[in-house]
Amino acid sequence: MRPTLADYKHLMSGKVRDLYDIDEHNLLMVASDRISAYDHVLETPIPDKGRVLTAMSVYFFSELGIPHHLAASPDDDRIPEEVLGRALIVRKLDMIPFECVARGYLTGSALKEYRETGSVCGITLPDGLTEASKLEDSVFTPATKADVGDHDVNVPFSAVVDRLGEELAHKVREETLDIYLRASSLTEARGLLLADTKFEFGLDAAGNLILADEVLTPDSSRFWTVGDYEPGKPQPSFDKQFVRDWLTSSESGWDRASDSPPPPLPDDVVDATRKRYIEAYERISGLQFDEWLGESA
Ligand SMILES: CCOC(=O)Cn1cc(-c2ncnc(N)c2C#N)cn1
Repeated sequence: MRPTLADYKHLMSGKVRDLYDIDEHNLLMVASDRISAYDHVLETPIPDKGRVLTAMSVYFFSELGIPHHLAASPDDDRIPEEVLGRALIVRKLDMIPFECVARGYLTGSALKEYRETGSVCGITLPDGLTEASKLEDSVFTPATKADVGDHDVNVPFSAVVDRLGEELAHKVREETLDIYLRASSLTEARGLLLADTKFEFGLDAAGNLILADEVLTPDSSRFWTVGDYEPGKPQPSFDKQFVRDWLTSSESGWDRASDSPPPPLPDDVVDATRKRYIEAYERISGLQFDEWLGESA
């Protein structure tokens, strides 16, 4: 008989995920079907989004072959039925207080900083770069974690050194870039560009560096379609473009510049977005989503 979520103490909620306390050594990380766009968590869920993104993390945790925080099988008996397939048991770590971002392409906050300073996180970049420019060498652009609703703040590598010490800071940077390069090669061979991604690490009791959080999901990464890649303009998001386009179309009646919450999504946008998440998982992993745990929404 599986427990229910009510049996576990709720510890914290992010935009789209929730964390519960299982016992002295373990947490339950639950991915919801919530989706955020334009810094708003939308009222309309995307059915199966939580299960797809959980399946993607599990695939990469097993594929990357580096120490990670999964502490049990995705079908462990301690996982409540209601979240089976979109929840993982992870071991408690001493979390490193930085978002460890790797970028192969210039966009988002990095592009903004580049346009203001010619650099990102203290790293001087070549002149003449533009939206979605491919970077000659991928870069480590750490950020301090922001509270829910705020944007992370990019910091120079020296800030990581000051907080973690030289050795651990270099190890975190090396690990971040190594995983990014391996993952981006894998996804590009399957038609998806991994423009950038965010990792979180923690330390176990023995001081080992452990890959934590979710990994290489569309929520922690920007995925673009190889065939559509064209620098010099914003690239369509593989998973969120249908949502973004509808919200900014006249059909939604929403004014992005206002602080009003976005309207509910129409069924066709929800369904098309659900299909994109599943397509991303199946193309990247080579696995069938309908063979993944839990009940389809
Ligand atoms: C609500 C969603 O936010 C998070 O999950 C971020 N977060 C992760 C931890 C964490 N803490 C100890 N051990 C871990 N293995 C982890 C992990 N992953 C804390 N916050």
